[in-house]
Amino acid sequence: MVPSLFMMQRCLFPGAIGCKPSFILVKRYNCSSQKNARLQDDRWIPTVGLEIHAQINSQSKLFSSAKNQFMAPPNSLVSNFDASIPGTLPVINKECVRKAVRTGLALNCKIQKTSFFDRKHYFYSDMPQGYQITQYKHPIAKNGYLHYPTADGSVVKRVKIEQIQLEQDSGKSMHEEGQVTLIDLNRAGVGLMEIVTAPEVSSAGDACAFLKELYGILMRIGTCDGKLAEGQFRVDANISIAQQKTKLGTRVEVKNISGFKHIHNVIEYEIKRQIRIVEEGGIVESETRAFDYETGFTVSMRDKEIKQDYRFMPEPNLPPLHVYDDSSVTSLSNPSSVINVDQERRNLPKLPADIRGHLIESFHLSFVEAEFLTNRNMENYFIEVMECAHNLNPTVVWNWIKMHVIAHMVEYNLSSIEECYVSARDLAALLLLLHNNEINAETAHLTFTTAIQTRQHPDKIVEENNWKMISDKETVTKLCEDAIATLQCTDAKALSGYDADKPKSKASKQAIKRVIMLVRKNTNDKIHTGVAKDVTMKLLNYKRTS
Ligand SMILES: Nc1ncnc2c1ncn2[C@@H]1O[C@H](COP(=O)(O)OP(=O)(O)OP(=O)(O)O)[C@@H](O)[C@H]1O
Ligand SMILES: [Mg+2]
Ligand SMILES: [Mg+2]
Repeated sequence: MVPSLFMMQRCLFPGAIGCKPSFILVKRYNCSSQKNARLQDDRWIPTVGLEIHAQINSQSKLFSSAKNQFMAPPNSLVSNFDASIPGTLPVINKECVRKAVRTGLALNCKIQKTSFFDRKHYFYSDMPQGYQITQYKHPIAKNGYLHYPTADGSVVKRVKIEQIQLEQDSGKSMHEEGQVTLIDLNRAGVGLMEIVTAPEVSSAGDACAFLKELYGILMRIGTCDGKLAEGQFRVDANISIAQQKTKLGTRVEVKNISGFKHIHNVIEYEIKRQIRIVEEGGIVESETRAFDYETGFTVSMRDKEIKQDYRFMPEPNLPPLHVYDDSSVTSLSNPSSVINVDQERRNLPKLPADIRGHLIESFHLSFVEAEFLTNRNMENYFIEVMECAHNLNPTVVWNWIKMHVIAHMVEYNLSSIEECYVSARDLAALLLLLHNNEINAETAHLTFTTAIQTRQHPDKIVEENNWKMISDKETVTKLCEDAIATLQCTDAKALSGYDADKPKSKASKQAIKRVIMLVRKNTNDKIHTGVAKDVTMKLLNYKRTS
């Protein structure tokens, strides 16, 4: 049985000997200093390679039936295997394999028909086995690539994906003040995909653009929930600088960064730190560093002298992992019990790049607009609005989604557009009323909030509240003509300042305002002021020039 919370003296596990809080400050280079501004950054070519640990959103862990769930009471989701109780054996979770295959296919990888598991030894108190089961030399997916747009969408770049390996997550250690470390093994053994890129990215901005595209893909294909605060998408950034493109510099690895902004800051910081070292005559040492979220610096984690030896060895308790394809699956007695890569390929949804492309091409949205909808899974809602009301301006629809629909979802704590209280069909009806000048922007907003509260159709809301405005050109013209005639009789000065050559002058605006005010009064405020303004201007122009 696993105690509810392990409490141990730090010397109990070999790896925990002297178990220093992980950050040891060696030497800090303050990159925000004035001196830094004089560094000749353009003489150095930075290179970044990324290792992404994406937690697989499976129901249970990679090799045990313990539940995969965040925020459960400490050590309440720990099987005997997760706690490394002797005699327990790993059993591969098919769902994790399927999700790794899906990820590999979405990243254009070659899926390996047979892959193997290895033991990677290192000692830390939140990893009770003393090793991690991972895929070292023969991972499940290899040699892929990802095209990603730069932040403004102006350029599409490509990064090679070296491999995707299945591996176990570790537990969590909480270093309390004093002599104890608290261990929670709920996360121990949860399935991870480690996605490793080639060292091909050349800036912090591109690294983040790549990571955002990757993140969007994982969300879309449903293999990772991507909750950053829960550590479901963690990045190790490898950074080096060199003077020639063809020659890589010494790699420094910054471990375990969460959050795109932090990743950006780490890479920028590290590039500057390395440039400073070499420009001051030093050499960059190959080392593992950590990001200090409080100071914004990276700090050395391990002794540089000792190169970590993981003593990899094949995992003896797991057989080779086989996946199949259409041709090989037919020879099996129970084909539904295995993963068929071709089937997974057919089941892949449209990926973000295709969706953005469709929105840009079919509706002439900008990259930023298309990206906004795609990242929020809102493209179908947008497309349905446009299909219900073809003559709407796509950018107006986009703006309404961005301003009003999103605000409503935030207010009601809705996590997906499917839960939105105003359907795409209803939003289209509402925007048509606005487009046809039957209501103005203010009434449209009021109708939208009423639709949320009452779940009624916008047409009905407008009808029942008598909110329709007079916008029919002929009627508006008649009303404006009457108002102009009245003003000319009762207050001759009211319109005398109007200048057809300067319709935007203060005096012209004042004259238009007087007409509109009178029409509003005569119609009990039912006039569409936008239409009335246009008509009044035309009438006054005509009167002055005729
Ligand atoms: N000179 C370099 N500059 C920048 N990045 C590099 C350089 N050399 C290698 N890399 C990157 O370092 C990463 C190496 O990851 P990999 O998982 O293969 O090994 P590792 O970091 O030794 O293993 P671990 O998983 O234990 O951290 C890759 O993303 C690769 O692109
Ligand atoms: Mg790695
Ligand atoms: Mg690494």
